[in-house]
Amino acid sequence: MASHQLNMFGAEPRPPEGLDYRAHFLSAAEEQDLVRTLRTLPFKPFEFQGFLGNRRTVSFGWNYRFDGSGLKKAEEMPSFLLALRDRAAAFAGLAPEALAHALLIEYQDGAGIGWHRDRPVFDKVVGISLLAPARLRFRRRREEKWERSALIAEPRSAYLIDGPARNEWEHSIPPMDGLRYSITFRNFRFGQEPS
Ligand SMILES: O=C(O)CCC(=O)C(=O)O
Ligand SMILES: [Fe+2]
Repeated sequence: MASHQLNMFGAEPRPPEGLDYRAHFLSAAEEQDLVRTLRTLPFKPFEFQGFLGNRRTVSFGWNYRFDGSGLKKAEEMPSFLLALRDRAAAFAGLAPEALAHALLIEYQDGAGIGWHRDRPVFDKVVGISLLAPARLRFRRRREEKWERSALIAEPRSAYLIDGPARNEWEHSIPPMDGLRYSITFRNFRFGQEPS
């Protein structure tokens, strides 16, 4: 692929400002250990205003509910996520405790996520990918047209969505080819920390 189409992020044609990417964020052994633990978690079908999203989730720290009730305290961050959170925080330039919310998602073969921006109470998003690769698509409105970009979130990689990538661009994942898990950590926007 020509260099102007695929840059060092694996994004084309040009990554949104504020998007960062690290391949090999996890070792293969760490991925296996995490997957083994993830398989034991009580994933629940994701429900958005009565619409079942064809993916399953578990939250820790805080849980954002799309039934209108918003943020609710969730189970504490489990110990198996703490070392990972430390590294996610270093990647995002945050203190580990700032990443108070973890959302774990299981995408079965054929599951995806529609176009959205993450809830505005949250600030930065660090996403860690396990098993099947995902195409993380980005778009933003530019006058009459959509400006588009995409990133292949390889297994064991991490991405950071911050700045314009977070606030101006929407993202989505088309139906997956194979099972994937993602572990996303978020901090709260300044002044939006729940008490
Ligand atoms: O699975 C992912 O990497 C993305 C998840 C996502 O965009 C979200 O939960 O808001
Ligand atoms: Fe998102």
